[in-house]
Amino acid sequence: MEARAAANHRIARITSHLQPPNFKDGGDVLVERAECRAKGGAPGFKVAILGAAGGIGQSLSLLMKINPLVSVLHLYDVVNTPGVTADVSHMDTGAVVRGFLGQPQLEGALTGMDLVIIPAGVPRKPGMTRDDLFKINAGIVKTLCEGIAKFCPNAIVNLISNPVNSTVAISAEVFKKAGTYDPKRLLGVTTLDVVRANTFVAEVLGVDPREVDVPVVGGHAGVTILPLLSQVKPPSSFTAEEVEYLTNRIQNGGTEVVEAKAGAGSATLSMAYAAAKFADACLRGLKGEAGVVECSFVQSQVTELPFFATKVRLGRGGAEEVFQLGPLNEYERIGLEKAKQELAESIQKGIDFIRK
Ligand SMILES: NC(=O)C1=CN([C@@H]2O[C@H](COP(=O)(O)OP(=O)(O)OC[C@H]3O[C@@H](n4cnc5c(N)ncnc54)[C@H](O)[C@@H]3O)[C@@H](O)[C@H]2O)C=CC1
Ligand SMILES: O=C([O-])CC(=O)C(=O)O
Repeated sequence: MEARAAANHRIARITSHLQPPNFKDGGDVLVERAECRAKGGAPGFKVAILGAAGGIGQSLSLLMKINPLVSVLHLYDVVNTPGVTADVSHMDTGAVVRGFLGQPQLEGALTGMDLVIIPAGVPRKPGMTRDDLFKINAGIVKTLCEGIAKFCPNAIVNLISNPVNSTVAISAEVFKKAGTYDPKRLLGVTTLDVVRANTFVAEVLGVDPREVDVPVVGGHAGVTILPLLSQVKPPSSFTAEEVEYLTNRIQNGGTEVVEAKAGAGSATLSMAYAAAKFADACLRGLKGEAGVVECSFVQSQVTELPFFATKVRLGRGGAEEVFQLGPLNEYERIGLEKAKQELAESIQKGIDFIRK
């Protein structure tokens, strides 16, 4: 009772100054309460979103705020986090939300986090490839990962910023340099490719997309996105025309959205959904749930490349098991060779950015 009175006193003091509570020590009171709740009830994880005020970041903040596995949600960006934080923090769900603005507040945003999700960086406009974003996004990802290495080296990292085929390699190099690299904890987010594949395949089959599971392997750009239609669940067969149509549509799903948005950015809503789905899987793994399997772009020995997306089993340590490709048909074997060629260059570009 006394603790509650003290907490209320502090909140009253802060609100009387009309300060957003999450930017002052009132946030600490709320976080303490969340931690108490977490101790007494369901376990809660601490999650940070870097780039939280962006197109993906805002919707993702909303979706993580309604995830019952999250007890504390840190929203970091270089602009506009006070508004996004005030807005999201009014939702009557369990997670306590705190906002952090700009580089000087990166330490506060990251300290103590279990999971860090990174959608920071510029999106494509029509006519651009994901690789065209490298120039700007490589530096952003480098800076943020240097912060992670310093302030929450044991956190699981979900990397969304494009080009994912290069930014994952950049992050790995930053962590290696800092001596904190654990390949199991660095995961490139390719869930949107799977989400799209499930949707498009379900349309062709005339079934509910929730009943469909399409493994998508390789990477996250053009021909490096390789849907394995021969392994679709439930087992299904496709005509050669259907395979061609589905493969092209899945590989170009991002471009389809970029063109439809006509200069206003790339996929944000479906991406936030995909990122929330993947983050939830990571949190369920962290909690110790068995059999959590998702596709992700991770350090891998499945091919000769250092990173590759396949199904991985998520556990307390992150990507605890990286699954093999399984049997491929001729069409997929040809696709795999093309994917590997482009991937090799993108990965090397990321490595060189840090080493050179
Ligand atoms: N992995 C995937 O499947 C997908 C990846 N993306 C990528 O996600 C990224 C973000 O996309 P959107 O949210 O649409 O872009 P956006 O421009 O709407 O938002 C990006 C946010 O990042 C912030 N930001 C910039 N520099 C930062 C820094 N140093 N620290 C923290 N935040 C910083 C910006 O202020 C902005 O709020 C892009 O690189 C995009 O290509 C987009 C869709 C799918
Ligand atoms: O296409 C883009 O630039 C954004 C992205 O990665 C996607 O939607 O898959």
